[in-house]
Amino acid sequence: MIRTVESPPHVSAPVLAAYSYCETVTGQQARNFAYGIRLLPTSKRRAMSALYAFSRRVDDIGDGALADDVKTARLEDTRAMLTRVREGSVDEDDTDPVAVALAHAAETFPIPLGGLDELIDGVLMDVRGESYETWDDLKVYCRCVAGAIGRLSLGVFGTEPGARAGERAPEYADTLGLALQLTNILRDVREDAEGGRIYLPADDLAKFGCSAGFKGPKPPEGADFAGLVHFEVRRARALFAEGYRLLPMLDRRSGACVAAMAGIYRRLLDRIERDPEAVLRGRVSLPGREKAYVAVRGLSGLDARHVTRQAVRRRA
Ligand SMILES: CC(C)=CCC/C(C)=C/CC/C(C)=C/COP(=O)(O)OP(=O)(O)O
Repeated sequence: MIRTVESPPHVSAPVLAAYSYCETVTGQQARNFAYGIRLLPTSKRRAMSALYAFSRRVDDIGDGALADDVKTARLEDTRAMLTRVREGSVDEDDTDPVAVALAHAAETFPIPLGGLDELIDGVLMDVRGESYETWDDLKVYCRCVAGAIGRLSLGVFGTEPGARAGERAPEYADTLGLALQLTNILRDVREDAEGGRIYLPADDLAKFGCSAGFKGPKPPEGADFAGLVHFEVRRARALFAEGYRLLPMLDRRSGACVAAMAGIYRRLLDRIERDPEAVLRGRVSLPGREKAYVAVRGLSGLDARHVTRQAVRRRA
C-alpha cells in the first residue's frame, strides 16, 4: 500500500523556533484543547498553537494580579503587536516568538485576525468588571472570548470543497465557541467567585434564588443551585448540538480536532449535571486517560455520529 505522508512546506529556522515556542506553551497550558490540537497535521497544528499562545497571553494578562490600568496598557500593547502582524511588518527575527508564529500562520491560512481584536475586547470587558444581566448580554462577551476563537480556528481548518451550506460554517464555529465558554463558566464558578466575578446572567441567578452569589463549597441558603446549573447545562447542550453541524463540513483531522475539544468539554458538562455542587467544591476535570479516549473517538468520528444521531432524535 502506498501511503502519502504529509510533508509540511519548508519553514525557516527562526519561524520553526517561534512555532516550537508556541507548541510548548500549548502542550504545557492547554490542559484540554491540546488533545484536539495534537490530532492535526503539522502546519495546521503549528498555526493553532500560534493562535493558542496569543490567546493564552491575552487571557493571562486579564486573569493576572496587575492593577487594572496596567492590564489595559498590556492588552493595548498586545493589540499593537497584532496590528504589526496584520500589516505584514513582523519579520522572522522579531524578538516576540508569538508575533513571528502568528505572522507565518496568517500568511499560510486565511485566518480572520479581527477575531483576536475581539478576544482583546472581551478581556477588556473583564478588566472593567462588567457583569451580565441576561443571556443575550453574556453572549456578547462569549462571542468575543470564544466565538471568535471558533471563527479563527475555522480559518486554519478550512471547509471541504462542496460542503453543503458551507457558508454557515463561521456561524456554527462561533456557536461551538459559545458552548465551550458556557461550560467553562459553569466549571469555574467557584474560582471566578473567589476573584469577585460572576459571569452567569443576573436574571438566571434571580430565578433560582442565587442572586447573593457563591461562597465556599455549599450553595447559598434557600437557593436552587442544582436548578440553576441544570438550566445552564441544557442551554450549553443546545449550543453544542447546533455547533456540531460544523463537523461534516471539515476534513477528517480538523473534524477530529473539533470533536475532541468539544467531546472533552461535553463530558465535563455530564459530570457537572450529575453533581452540580461539585463546581462549588473545586474544579471539575477529566482524568488524562479519559481525555485521550475522547480524542481517539474524535479521530474515528464516533462522537460526531453520536451527537448527530441525538440531534436527529431531538428533532423527530
Ligand atoms: C470551532 C472551534 C475549534 C471552536 C473552538 C473554540 C475554542 C477553542 C474556544 C475556547 C474558549 C474557551 C472555553 C477557553 C477556555 O480556556 P481555558 O484555558 O480556561 O481552558 P481549560 O482550563 O479548559 O484548559
